[in-house]
Amino acid sequence: MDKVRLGFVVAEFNREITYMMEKLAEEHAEFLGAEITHKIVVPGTFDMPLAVKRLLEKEDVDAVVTIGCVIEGETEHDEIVLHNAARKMADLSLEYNKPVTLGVSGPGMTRLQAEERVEYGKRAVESAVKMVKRLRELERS
Ligand SMILES: Nc1c(NC[C@H](O)[C@H](O)[C@H](O)CO)[nH]c(=O)[nH]c1=O
Ligand SMILES: CC(=O)[C@@H](O)COP(=O)(O)O
Repeated sequence: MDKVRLGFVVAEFNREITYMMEKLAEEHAEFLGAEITHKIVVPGTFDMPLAVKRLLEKEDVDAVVTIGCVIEGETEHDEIVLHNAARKMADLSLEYNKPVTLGVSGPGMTRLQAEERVEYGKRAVESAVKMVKRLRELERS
């Protein structure tokens, strides 16, 4: 069976945390036998949708994994950042008929809570691989 080919979109905002998330996600992709064919680092989670779209357009991308960390500040800006990005990325998944999985932690999250959730990226890889394989099975049925 063909390898699952993943595109990664990684936010560099809170890089000390997203770096750990990214490495755990990469390790899990290797463990599952998936291939990361493309990776793009974006400034922050709100900037992800356009990068997700460009990866979805590529022939050698079966699914896109997003990795980021949205930590609360003094305002509700974190809600704006994540809610809008997440909604748009879910829309893009339907538009391109390919899985886009959410490995972005938050909102309403403290830095300590973010550090406790560095496996969100790994979880997004797990979901992406399962979705690609199960959709392939559905196509064959
Ligand atoms: N506060 C966080 C952000 N904010 C930045 C935005 O994502 C974006 O880069 C900016 O609005 C320019 O378009 N991003 C995160 O990923 N995490 C945060 O905690
Ligand atoms: C989620 C963020 O962009 C965060 O840095 C916003 O902080 P603040 O709510 O204090 O402006």
